[in-house]
Amino acid sequence: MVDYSVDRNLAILGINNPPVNALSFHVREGLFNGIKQANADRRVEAIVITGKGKTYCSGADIREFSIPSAGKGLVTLGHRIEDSDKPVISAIHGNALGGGLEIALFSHYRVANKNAKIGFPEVLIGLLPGAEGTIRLPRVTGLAFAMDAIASGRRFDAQEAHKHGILDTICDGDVLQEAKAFSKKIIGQPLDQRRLSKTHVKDAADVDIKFEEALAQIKRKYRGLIAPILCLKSVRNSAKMSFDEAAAEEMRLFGELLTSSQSIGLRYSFFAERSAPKWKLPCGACADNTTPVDVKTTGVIGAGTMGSGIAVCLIRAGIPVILVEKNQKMLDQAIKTISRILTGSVKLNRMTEKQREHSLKLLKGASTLDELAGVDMVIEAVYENLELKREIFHQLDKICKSSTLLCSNTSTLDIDNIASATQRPDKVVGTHFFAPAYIMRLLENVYGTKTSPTTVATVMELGKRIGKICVLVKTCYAFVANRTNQPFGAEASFMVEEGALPQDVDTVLENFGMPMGPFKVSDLSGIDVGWRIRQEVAKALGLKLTLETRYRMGERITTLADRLYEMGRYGIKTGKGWYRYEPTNPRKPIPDPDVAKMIQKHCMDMGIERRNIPAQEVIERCLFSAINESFRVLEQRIAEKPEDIDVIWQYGFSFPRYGGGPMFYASQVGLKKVFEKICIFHEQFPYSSHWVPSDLLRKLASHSTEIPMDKWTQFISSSKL
Ligand SMILES: CC(C)(COP(=O)(O)OP(=O)(O)OC[C@H]1O[C@@H](n2cnc3c(N)ncnc32)[C@H](O)[C@@H]1OP(=O)(O)O)[C@@H](O)C(=O)NCCC(=O)NCCSC(=O)/C=C/CCCCCCCCCCCCC(=O)O
Repeated sequence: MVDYSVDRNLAILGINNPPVNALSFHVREGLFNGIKQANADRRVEAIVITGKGKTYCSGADIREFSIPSAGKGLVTLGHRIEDSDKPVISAIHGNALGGGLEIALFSHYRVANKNAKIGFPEVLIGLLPGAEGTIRLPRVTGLAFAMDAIASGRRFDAQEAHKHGILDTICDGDVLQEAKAFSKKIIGQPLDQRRLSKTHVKDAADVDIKFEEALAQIKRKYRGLIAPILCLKSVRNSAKMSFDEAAAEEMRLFGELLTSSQSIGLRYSFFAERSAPKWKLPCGACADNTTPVDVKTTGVIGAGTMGSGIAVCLIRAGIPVILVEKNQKMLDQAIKTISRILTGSVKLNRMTEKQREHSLKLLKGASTLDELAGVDMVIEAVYENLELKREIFHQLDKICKSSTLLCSNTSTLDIDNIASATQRPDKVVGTHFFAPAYIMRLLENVYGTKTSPTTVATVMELGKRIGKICVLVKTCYAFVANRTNQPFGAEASFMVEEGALPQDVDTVLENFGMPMGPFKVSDLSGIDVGWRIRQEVAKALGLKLTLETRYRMGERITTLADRLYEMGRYGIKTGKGWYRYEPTNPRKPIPDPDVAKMIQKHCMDMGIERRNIPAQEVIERCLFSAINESFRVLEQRIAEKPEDIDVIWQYGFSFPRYGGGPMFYASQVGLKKVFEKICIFHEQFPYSSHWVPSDLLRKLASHSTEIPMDKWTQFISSSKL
């Protein structure tokens, strides 16, 4: 784990723990012994700590934080490094993150390659740099930089680190060679002034002002998160207490965070996000054994909001797009919109003007599908209508070269049905983008019965290229995202019908951690959009819709949203929806007594007696209904693993990252309790099929001990596989 070698008068300690050289127990032990050995070796005059392979060290091994002795030994190791009689130089390339940066700060000198990335990302997993990072960094950089870097967790480059005194020198080439050259200058120099524990924070005098300023900013930016606040407090301590007192307090705060539910959730999310792209198909094909096709050119069909957004994602990543729209006015408008979106990115420093110009050159408008004959991939993004999509795929099959992949940006429709309109069902796949497509990170890729592994690998790879978090799911009505979200929204509306007001439900869910409650989201996305979808579905089923009903096809429904539509309240776009909006501040939702009156009249007309709905009920009915549906999705193998569902909720519906997602939440509440509550709701609301308890959940809940999440799918009955 740590390779020890001697090169003339230098001991080289090479951390060798791929892929990221995390500071596992064995690495800590190896470094400790290496420092001891080098100090005892009479040939050695200085010690270099370096990383083997692509990186120096990316910090503590996050998985070890779930083991009781988490992190033990890192501070002891650090003190051994700092106390070394022989100078220790950290030679940094790749990343020096978290505990890795702390090892560098325990060292007496730091040299780095110019491409190195430095930072304390602990806050992103709900922790603070607990091996004296919050006490040492301010001694090097001053308080303002340390507060910002530690509380934001941002990674910064070698130039910035050098400017703030973290690095003694930066080089162009091999950092080990640079460290060897550097050692010649420092061997024999006194070490005490290089030991940070012997120094002071230089700008300690105005620590309280800096703390208050940073705190106000943090509270605005990271609402509800504890770790950024404790990071700041610990940096403040570095200026107000002796080194040892501040370090002891840092250790206490670290311990508090380590066991906090937020950090446990964030650590889960770190690994869940990395597990999602590791897709697997029932036939055994998976990310590791399937090679994607190289996509050089693409076509997008439909220049509406989704089509334009998808085109932005592609051209921004350097992939040429032919945007097909038969309505010339719409096409011109879309090209203007795309150009405006890219200008916005330049203003936000997300791209340069030159990159914007280059991206726009990759976009070509066209009015017929014939123009797509030679592209490698087509993404159809017309409105949600099965017959229309089938017709387009039928035509594309005839027009496009035989290798072209045909993707549908559908949010609900069966991929098998769309694929059956072609002679190449193996090359048909769903690519469900979320609106606005150029902002939302989630891409829900959907495979059908005949979609080939190569097609799956290609859309997963393309998603990564355009910066998306990709999750693969199997086709079914509404897939995973909308299918598991539907009961959540339905229960929110039912509770408004039973006694709550939209703002009550939104507030509870926002306090839970959702950035926006479902009624605010509905106003933002447009009440007319949902209305149109309901009309389409009714038409397809041959149903006549009426406002005066509570049931449709044996299922409980509510017509409250349709009533708003009838009142011309389409949401933000009309200044009125579930809330009202002032022209002076058109984004700020204001509770509207007219809506309350409409709800009350609706209830009176329908004979519904309104009651007080407690906050706990709001959370349980919204989340447990989504959880129940998620277990069904898992049981039917629509999603491969619970983490996939959670990633979908985080990136598709902004579920708080520290909450993990509905499946993780269920694991924290306890499956027995969740199941029992679902059974109670099922009895209470027999006409909502989303309360029929999932078999998988029933099975898991019947165990005397909690089954860990990574074992859940083992309980799917073999007949369902
Ligand atoms: C930027 C990255 C490093 C790399 O990104 P990329 O190249 O895209 O690769 P990834 O896909 O992200 O990762 C590749 C695989 O590596 C896994 N991985 C990555 N980082 C880690 C990690 N830190 N730990 C474990 N595993 C990791 C990742 O899951 C992938 O594996 P797989 O494909 O999923 O199988 C990027 O990965 C990244 O950003 N990583 C996270 C970096 C990070 O957050 N670092 C900080 C970690 S926390 C830390 O360092 C804390 C230090 C303080 C500890 C304080 C302890 C004090 C205890 C006091 C109590 C006891 C006192 C006793 C006294 C005494 O004796 O000491």
